Amino acid sequence: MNRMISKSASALSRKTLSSSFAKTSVRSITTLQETLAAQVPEKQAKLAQLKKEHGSHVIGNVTIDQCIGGARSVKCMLWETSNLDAEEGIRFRGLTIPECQAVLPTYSGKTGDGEPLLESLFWLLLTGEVPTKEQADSLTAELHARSTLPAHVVPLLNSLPKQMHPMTQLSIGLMAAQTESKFSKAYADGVPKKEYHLHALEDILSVVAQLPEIAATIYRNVYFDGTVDKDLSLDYSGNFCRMLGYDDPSFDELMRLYLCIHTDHEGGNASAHATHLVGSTLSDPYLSYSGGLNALAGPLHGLANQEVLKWIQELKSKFDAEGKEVNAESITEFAWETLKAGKVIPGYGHAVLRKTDPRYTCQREFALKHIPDDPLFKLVDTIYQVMPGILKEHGKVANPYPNVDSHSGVLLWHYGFTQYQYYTVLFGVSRAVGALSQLYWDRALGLPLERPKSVTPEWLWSQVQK
Ligand SMILES: CC(=O)SCCNC(=O)CCNC(=O)[C@H](O)C(C)(C)COP(=O)(O)OP(=O)(O)OC[C@H]1O[C@@H](n2cnc3c(N)ncnc32)[C@H](O)[C@@H]1OP(=O)(O)O
Ligand SMILES: O=C([O-])CC(=O)C(=O)O
Repeated sequence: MNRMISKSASALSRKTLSSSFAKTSVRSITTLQETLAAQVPEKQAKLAQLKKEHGSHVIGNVTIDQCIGGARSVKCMLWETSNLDAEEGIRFRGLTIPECQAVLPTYSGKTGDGEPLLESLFWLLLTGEVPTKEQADSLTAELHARSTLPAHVVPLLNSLPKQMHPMTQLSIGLMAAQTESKFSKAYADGVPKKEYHLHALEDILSVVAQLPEIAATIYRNVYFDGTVDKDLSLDYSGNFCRMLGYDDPSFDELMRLYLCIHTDHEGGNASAHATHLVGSTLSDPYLSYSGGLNALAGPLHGLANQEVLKWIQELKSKFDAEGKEVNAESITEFAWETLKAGKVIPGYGHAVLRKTDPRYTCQREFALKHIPDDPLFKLVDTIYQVMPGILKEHGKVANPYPNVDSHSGVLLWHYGFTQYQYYTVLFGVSRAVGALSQLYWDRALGLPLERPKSVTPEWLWSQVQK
């Protein structure tokens, strides 16, 4: 990996970035800002060349099915940070999840020993380069330095009704922090377009830095006494766990895995796409990612992780009440009841994937390593044994296999994190890292306002009657 940067790029980043960390740190490593500044000119030139020389090259056709059916497989969005293969699953900057686990810096500092640091994946997504442990640690320090919330945010969160869904609260909390946006101020001050990405990066780092305290405040307010205790001697995930009220090294590791695997899933998923769309209007990263959070809060997307736990609890209480054992047979019975009622089996199916989600598989491996005898894990495993067969028999579902949401709640539950209405908030903290890494490149590459063409039903009919 190329960790070298040009002198002029380094000088540019030193001159333009206002980050307190970038100004004060001991300059023995190449910082995130310097790494990015070195990459931008070449990437801009490459994209301009692609447009100039091959702009009219056709990369696909669109059918009426795709036009009506949510644009499945329509290739119409540029995405730097990750790519999804229907069979293999996600690659973050070309690396599969096991490859990330093998090469990214961990908390212990010994690569491969434990789960990757979220900061190391953030660095990878932004730059396409595997950071050193020192670089990952420098990002930890930078995020901690930016984590202080504007004074009005916590009082606002404290004033929200406890019964308001935690995702609604998260979106409100992030929107409220937007008062500090450097991007919107720079735009209002009239900075030139070629500098947008520098100000976007300021906001992106601050949004990622501030989300854990917003999220933890919501958790502690809704379910406990509202107290949030930080530990800035830890990494991003460890500190987040302390703020949530958990102090268990095994839970810290789970959170590192959780936060890494939920970051990015190429561009077309609803939360990433919403962030990209809102950002294309030059709304700042706070507003853009609030849009992403609102998309994540839907039950066909991120909210499915709470729905999975709800489904399992309903299944258990039904069979406990009937004095029946929860086993493959009773799970099958309950699954058919769900399907016959016209409802979806949460945690199964996917718009792109056609095999078991590797994010499901790595969580299963975590469970086998850390909590093999957990009864709920065993139940989820039994569901995994029977559900693909049921969904194949049902006949409608394009992908009968589990997705990421099918496994995440069970792991949290094991550690006493049973408030499943909150689960999507954890997803929301993680997804910021992927969606906003891409937003940096959207602005660095000068991508335009997103505005596809819609058509009327009459126009579609006119096409087939020609
Ligand atoms: C992080 C994430 O967002 S991962 C996804 C999380 N969401 C869930 O787990 C919710 C359950 N799953 C689903 O609803 C779907 O599989 C989705 C939304 C994820 C993908 O939707 P699509 O791409 O439209 O799926 P697909 O092409 O297989 O849909 C065909 C039919 O099967 C149905 N179907 C798909 N998955 C399921 C499921 N898990 N249970 C029951 N029916 C399903 C669809 O509702 C659709 O029915 P319709 O023709 O009556 O409208
Ligand atoms: O890719 C999708 O459409 C949904 C998904 O799994 C994600 O966003 O993580």
